[in-house]
Amino acid sequence: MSSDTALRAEALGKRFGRRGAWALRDCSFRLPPGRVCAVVGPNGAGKSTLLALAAGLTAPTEGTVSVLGTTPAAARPRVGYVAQDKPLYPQLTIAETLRMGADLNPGHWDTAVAERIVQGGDLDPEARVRSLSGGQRTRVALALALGKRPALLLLDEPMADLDPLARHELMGTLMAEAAQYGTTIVMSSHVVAELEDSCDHLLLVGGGRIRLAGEIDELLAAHLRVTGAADTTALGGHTVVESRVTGRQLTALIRPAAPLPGDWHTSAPSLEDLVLAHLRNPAAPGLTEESAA
Ligand SMILES: Nc1ncnc2c1ncn2[C@@H]1O[C@H](COP(=O)(O)OP(=O)(O)OP(=O)(O)O)[C@@H](O)[C@H]1O
Repeated sequence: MSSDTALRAEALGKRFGRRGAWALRDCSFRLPPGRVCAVVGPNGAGKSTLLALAAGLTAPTEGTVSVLGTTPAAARPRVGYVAQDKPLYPQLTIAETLRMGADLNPGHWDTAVAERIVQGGDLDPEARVRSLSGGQRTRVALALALGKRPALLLLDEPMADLDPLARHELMGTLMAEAAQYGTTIVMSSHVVAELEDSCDHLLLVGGGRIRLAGEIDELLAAHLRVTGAADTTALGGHTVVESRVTGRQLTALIRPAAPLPGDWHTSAPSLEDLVLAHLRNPAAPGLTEESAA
């Protein structure tokens, strides 16, 4: 089934246990296909829960999530998922693991891409998974997920235990896949600076809710870093994400409602700047397609 949406959540919520706290609540967004989407947020924000819901590994408590225009279960053959703990069969060798990938994905298994990823790490195909380091295991998990040639890749902190060279190489492989095959990639990470060059879409999750959602260019264009004379009334009418007064100077990150007077010094925030400002200020109003509508 073709779809103009790779991932859509509507009022999606997940609570573990009948009396447990909400891991994710009231979460609504739409991700167009072909995007490379960063999912960022503090520890315990709900990122892994969101990815597991999209992968169909856990069921929503409320609301819906649709994947490639259908249910997560129906979309599974076209989805590659790498969980945070990279579960693999420890007793299998790397070669056996890849053969299993081929067997489980008849007709759409790309041996070349899977083997290339493994060879990139200089791994012995006869090595058993249990003998691999964390980063080497990540490489095998990515080889399995990419070998499937999925339309949607869900990656939960895929780079966390890779060395800088491996990160660079595998990020390049992911970007090349996205560019060549139009693969949609949804990737959680804590290293925001690393995402700036590779991702074009952002989901910022905080306290189980979506705080920012949209194209990174548009989110950045909606915000301004401003500096001016410290006057608490000066930013009235604008949405202030964070502000700080040093001596007689006020520095703030705002979403301007109108052009600012010329005595303000303004600059465009970086992605890291934007994300950190929202993380430092959990009560600041978010910006999503819904809130903008
Ligand atoms: N299986 C579970 N049972 C009970 N609570 C859970 C379970 N999985 C997650 N949670 C809770 O749900 C909330 C969100 O967790 P989640 O793992 O989605 O966060 P995260 O954003 O991925 O965090 P991190 O950056 O630390 O990986 C947390 O409060 C966590 O304790």
